[in-house]
Amino acid sequence: MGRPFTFINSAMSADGKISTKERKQVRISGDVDFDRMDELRATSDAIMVGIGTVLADDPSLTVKSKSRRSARKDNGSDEGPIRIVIDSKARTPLDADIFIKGEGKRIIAVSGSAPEDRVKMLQQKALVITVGDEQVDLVALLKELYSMGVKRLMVEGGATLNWAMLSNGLVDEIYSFVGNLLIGGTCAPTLVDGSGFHEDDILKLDLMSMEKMDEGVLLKWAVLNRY
Ligand SMILES: NC(=O)C1=CN([C@@H]2O[C@H](COP(=O)(O)OP(=O)(O)OC[C@H]3O[C@@H](n4cnc5c(N)ncnc54)[C@H](O)[C@@H]3O)[C@@H](O)[C@H]2O)C=CC1
Ligand SMILES: Nc1nc(O)c(N)c(N[C@@H]2O[C@H](COP(=O)(O)O)[C@@H](O)[C@H]2O)n1
Repeated sequence: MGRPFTFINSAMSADGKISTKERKQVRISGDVDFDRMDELRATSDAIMVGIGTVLADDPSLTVKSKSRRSARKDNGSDEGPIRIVIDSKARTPLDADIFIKGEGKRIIAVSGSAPEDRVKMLQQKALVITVGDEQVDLVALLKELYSMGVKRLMVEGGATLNWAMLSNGLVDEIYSFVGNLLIGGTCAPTLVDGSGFHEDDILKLDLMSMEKMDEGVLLKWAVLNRY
């Protein structure tokens, strides 16, 4: 069984940070990049984020452009892609913006370690998929998503989910906007955190394109050693 074509889209500072040490969201890119991100959302079957991002940023993950939402509907799809949260312990707040804003399907992926009462609450708001014992099993989840019709998956972070997806060989491409600011801080999240690769396992990338955009640059990379 296959998995979706999967890409990470992210914005980082010139020193590789995706938010501050307090995990406060920073406007790293500008309007052109946000519009590009909106187009990526509109042309994806699903968008995935980690629970850390939901708790820190409370993103809605909606398609902002009305004409893009209409175009999706004209093609027989929901106005926005499926919104997926990777949430081992079922901590997604019931009043999170992904539930309140926009239309369309929501999936909360939890593990067997999620408290039953929280799972029941989330089932009122979303399809809850249980995969993995302690943590969400991303390999199994992507197979399941593929069998549900998700062929193109956009991953919007954060740092820990990016690591987990990359280290499991589940990412095909990375689109990284590099902005004209320095955030600094040993503890500020970077594009890829997690436990890090050993020297022999370091991932190799192929530069597909680079483009000056807003006050920064958009880099598009293909991941070479993926599965
Ligand atoms: N500049 C940008 O483009 C973006 C920045 N961010 C920033 O990233 C930060 C959040 O990143 P993180 O704290 O790293 O959280 P995250 O969003 O990567 O979520 C990680 C959490 O997901 C859960 N999880 C469940 N199963 C997992 C698995 N198999 N592997 C890994 N994690 C699993 C764990 O609870 C883990 O702590 C925030 O500060 C946010 O502002 C987030 C998205 C985009
Ligand atoms: N692409 C991008 N550029 C920036 O400058 C950013 N600060 C972010 N942050 C992420 O964008 C998401 C916003 O989602 P909604 O507008 O609420 O739908 C959120 O996940 C931020 O972490 N991205």
